[in-house]
Amino acid sequence: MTPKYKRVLLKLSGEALAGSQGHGIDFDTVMDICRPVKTLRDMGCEVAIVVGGGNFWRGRSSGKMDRTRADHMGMLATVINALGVADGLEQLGLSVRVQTAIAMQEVAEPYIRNRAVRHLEKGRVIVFGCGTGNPFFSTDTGAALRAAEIEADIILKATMVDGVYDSDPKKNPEAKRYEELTFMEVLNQNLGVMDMTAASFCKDRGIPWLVFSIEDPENIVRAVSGEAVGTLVK
Ligand SMILES: Nc1ncnc2c1ncn2[C@@H]1O[C@H](COP(=O)(O)OP(=O)(O)OP(=O)(O)O)[C@@H](O)[C@H]1O
Ligand SMILES: O=c1ccn([C@@H]2O[C@H](COP(=O)(O)O)[C@@H](O)[C@H]2O)c(=O)[nH]1
Repeated sequence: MTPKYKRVLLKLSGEALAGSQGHGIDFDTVMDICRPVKTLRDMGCEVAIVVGGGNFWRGRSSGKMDRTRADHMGMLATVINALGVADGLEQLGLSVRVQTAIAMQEVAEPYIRNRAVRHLEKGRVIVFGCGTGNPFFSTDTGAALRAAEIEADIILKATMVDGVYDSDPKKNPEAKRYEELTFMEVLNQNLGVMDMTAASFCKDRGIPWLVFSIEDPENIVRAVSGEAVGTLVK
């Protein structure tokens, strides 16, 4: 099968890694998500992954804590997830490198753009941890930034909803799903499925997003094969 995209940035929801337990990492679920990633590699696709941290910690939900410190905790949570995903991919025989935006050399490589591109060219999957490396941002913005730097063709946002709706479908059962929309519409309607910094950045850089549900991990393969899945934002 020929992939529609040569180089993809897969943004994995942290929450998705928790499976039915709702918190932390369920390793069977991690493996379910890693298998389609191997299929992408078998199809000849170059794959970089940014993992969220919502299964452990989100700085914006930290309440009374100092926000910067809370965001540092969130970024560390994304590293736990990145290591878990890397382990799952390696168990499937893939060559994998973890790169973090905050240096922790004993654990992972530091993020070096040219090195990341080289890994991709050599067929290695890269898992990026720590998002942008800065507080007050999110892993959506981290995904947008890395996608621009490595010149990914698209960002695949594999998340807990099956696309972009005109309001949050978890709060409004009447919400209607879009098949396609523009970043301008996401921004004007303040649609919370991705953060506004990421939407604005990708609008300027011309990097499309495909937002789809990770509940069925095979959607990752469908997305790269060009099948109709989720919502395309461009
Ligand atoms: N208009 C909308 N359309 C679709 N989903 C929306 C909308 N507004 C808000 N959401 C919410 O956005 C969520 C997805 O983004 P969210 O940032 O919460 O998770 P994530 O980026 O996938 O990763 P993590 O779980 O690591 O935080 C959905 O679960 C959904 O409830
Ligand atoms: O660039 C970044 C990326 C993330 N954070 C912190 O990590 C958590 C988890 O990321 P999610 O995107 O919410 O899954 C986030 O809530 C922030 O607290 C960050 O500070 N900077």
